[in-house]
Amino acid sequence: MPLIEIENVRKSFGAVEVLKGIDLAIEPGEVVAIIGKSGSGKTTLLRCINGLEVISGGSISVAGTKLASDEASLRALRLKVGMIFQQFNLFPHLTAGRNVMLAQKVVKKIGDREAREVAQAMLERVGLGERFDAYPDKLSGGQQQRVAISRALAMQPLALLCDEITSALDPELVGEVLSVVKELAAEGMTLVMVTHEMRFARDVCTRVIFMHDGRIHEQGPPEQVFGAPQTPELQQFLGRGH
Ligand SMILES: Nc1ncnc2c1ncn2[C@@H]1O[C@H](COP(=O)(O)OP(=O)(O)OP(=O)(O)O)[C@@H](O)[C@H]1O
Repeated sequence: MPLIEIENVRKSFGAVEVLKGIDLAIEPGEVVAIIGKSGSGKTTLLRCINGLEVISGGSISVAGTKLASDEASLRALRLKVGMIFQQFNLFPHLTAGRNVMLAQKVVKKIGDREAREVAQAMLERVGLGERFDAYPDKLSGGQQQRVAISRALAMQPLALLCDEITSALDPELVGEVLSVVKELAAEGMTLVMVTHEMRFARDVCTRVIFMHDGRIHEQGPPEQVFGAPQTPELQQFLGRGH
């Protein structure tokens, strides 16, 4: 059974249809890159999977449960699917460790001691075990994004959605974040990433999805998508259409 099953999903903002019928099944352990031009609907698709946007049509199921829009279902969904954003969204007045503890305490309602143990373990997993007590402004952008990743992991999600998670970073800090993601992929985490890092998509992802004008225009294993793009739109996107 697919972990994430998307059937004929449509999403409109007012009169503008941004997703025009998306069908996509993602199996456990897949590492999926979503690529495409600005405005093609990549972020909107991720936000729909996480219930941050209410879909206008079609259906989305995660681990066999159909996504509904009531608060209880959304809470259950967000326990299963973590999301990491371009901006790290850490609370500046909380230490790295406290940032990782907070969601566990609020959403999972677990006690301080257990949350602290999990937070420590998750920070270690992203190479920041020594920085539990550091405040975000004492951490580099790459470190802050790694804290955000460990915060998502602390919820023990079945899948992680990543929305351009290296786009706000200085170039020299991109590698440390991508190597954490690469390790997660190697450990079998299901990942769906909107990314402009084509080399990463080629080297790490198991499937690449090219979105164009609100539709999945072309998809396949990276060697096919990058090595033998079929449609003029993808060829042009990859810089071969001229
Ligand atoms: N909340 C919103 N209200 C109205 N329009 C929106 C909203 N969110 C997104 N859109 C529009 O939907 C379209 C698709 O946006 P989306 O962010 O999904 O594209 P994208 O492929 O992720 O682009 P980018 O690479 O620039 O992030 C755009 O035209 C955008 O302006």
